[in-house]
Amino acid sequence: MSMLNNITAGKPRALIKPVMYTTLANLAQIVPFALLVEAARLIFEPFAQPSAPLNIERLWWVCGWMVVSLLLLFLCEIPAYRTQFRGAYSTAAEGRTKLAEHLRKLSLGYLNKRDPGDLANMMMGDFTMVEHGISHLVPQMLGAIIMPIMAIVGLSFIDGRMALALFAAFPIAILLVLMTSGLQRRLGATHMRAKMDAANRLQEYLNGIRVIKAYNLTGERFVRLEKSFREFMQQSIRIEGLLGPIVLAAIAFIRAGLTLMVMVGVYLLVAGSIDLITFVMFLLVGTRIFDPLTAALVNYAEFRYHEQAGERIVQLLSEPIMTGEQQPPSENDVKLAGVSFGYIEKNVLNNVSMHMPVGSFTALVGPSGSGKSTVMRLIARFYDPSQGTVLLGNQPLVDMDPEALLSRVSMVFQDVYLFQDTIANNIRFGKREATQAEVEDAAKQACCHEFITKLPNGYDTLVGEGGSTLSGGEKQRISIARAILKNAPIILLDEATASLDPENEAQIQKAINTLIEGRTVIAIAHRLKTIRNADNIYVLENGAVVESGQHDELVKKNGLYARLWKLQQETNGWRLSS
Ligand SMILES: Nc1ncnc2c1ncn2[C@@H]1O[C@H](COP(=O)(O)OP(=O)(O)OP(=O)(O)O)[C@@H](O)[C@H]1O
Repeated sequence: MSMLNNITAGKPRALIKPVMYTTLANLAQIVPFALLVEAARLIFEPFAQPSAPLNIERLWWVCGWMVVSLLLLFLCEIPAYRTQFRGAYSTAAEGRTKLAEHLRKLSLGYLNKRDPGDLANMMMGDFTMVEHGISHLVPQMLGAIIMPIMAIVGLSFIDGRMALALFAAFPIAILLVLMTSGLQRRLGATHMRAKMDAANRLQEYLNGIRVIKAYNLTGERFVRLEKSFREFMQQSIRIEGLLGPIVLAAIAFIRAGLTLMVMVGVYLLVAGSIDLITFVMFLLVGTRIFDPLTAALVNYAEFRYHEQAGERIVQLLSEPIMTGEQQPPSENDVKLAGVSFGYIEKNVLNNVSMHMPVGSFTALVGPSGSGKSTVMRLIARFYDPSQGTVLLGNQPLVDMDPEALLSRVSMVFQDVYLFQDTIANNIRFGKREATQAEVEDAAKQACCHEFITKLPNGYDTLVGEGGSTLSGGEKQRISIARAILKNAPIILLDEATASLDPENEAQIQKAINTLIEGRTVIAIAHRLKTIRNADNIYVLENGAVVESGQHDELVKKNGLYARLWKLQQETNGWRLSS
């Protein structure tokens, strides 16, 4: 059962219709075959008993029924074919959507541990294997099993000794395949890993191609890629090289059964224990069932391999998603109460407590790696803290529906991602149903209307993947327009560290000022002059809050903030005088 669950990526019910119709089609296949055997019997009868004339009339009847049965078979095969392919493609399409949704609900902590190439490959490659399993492997195996079983039953009635000889070696063939099942699984898993690794390396190579060129790493990176391709090739050869002989040995045992049957048949014929017609019938059936049996063995090995792809999907679907069903409260103040958190083992935040009241501007300041971005990620509930609580109003985020929470929050981060879509649609990610006028209004407020209208197709201009055709400042302003359109009460802002030209910087600052007006703003500040008017500043060092207060208070305290402030003043001075 678990095999069927795996091969269908957790939806074994998808097999019901294809299996039903395929069984029907396979049973229907037996009718023309039985008629063929009857025709052979009629033709050979005069040879076996010279006194009996050839029964032409009956032969014509058999031929007529053969035509009818072939028509019937065709009519049964059509729904079988349709349900196999419909079942396969709809299961994979629904499965892909389900998995994509599941991925969105998993914690970022889990996703960070997985390679994105691995996940993409699972979405496309593994589901293609599931499709193939439902559309080809299961029906073929079914067909390959039904036909021989019917033949065993039928032939046993005609002559048990001959039937026994024909199938004597068959259990050995099955045993051989089943006994090596563990090896097949291990080889399959190693092959699959090599395939994933090659896909990951390829994705890494393509994603980093600019850096590779810029730093002249072409040789080094290419070696890694080439090595993974070579490993994939070796594993492919290994799996074929080791499994091939096993399957061939099993096929040899089936063939041996056929030879044994012929030998027993000749012996019985000579002894006068069977007549010529029986012998011919066994020969006819014996050679016909050889192909489906061989196909069943080959299919089984393939089935086990494809099953592993489905199993990977089933495992990923069983990964626990971020829980919480409560809707966020009406209050929009954010609190961190004794929060500790670590991405892997080591804590990145230690017992951090903060309060960001409604409508206030709170800045997070601190050296690189002190944990500022981590605080933001916990507020957006990308992760849950290992200790302590993050609260919206007085409600812990862990009890809250993560998607409902995100509808309250707008994020403007440094690394803006734009989708391969029009500029208008990229802004519309803030509010799906926004009209063109609303989109343009948001763009005007975010100081990007002007540059957008100068583009060849204005708002309908397509943006390259990741926003590659726009400048950093332009992308940032588009992301601000998105946030303005979303109109969420809480804004998480990560100030750009990259130095922008003064005009761009002034425009971004203007856009941000529009965005944050009257909202609860939590901002990571790299340039302290931008937060002189902040309502509260939290200074972080090594994952702990070391100071908090307003700019003037903190400067007077002469602590870390004062040192950072002094340092930035000096750097600015140096810049001016240079
Ligand atoms: N996804 C991650 N997995 C593992 N460790 C991480 C991850 N993201 C951040 N860290 C680690 O957590 C620590 C805090 O990182 P964080 O990004 O919160 O610092 P930051 O103060 O925002 O730094 P910066 O100003 O340089 O952006 C760092 O030591 C960093 O290496």
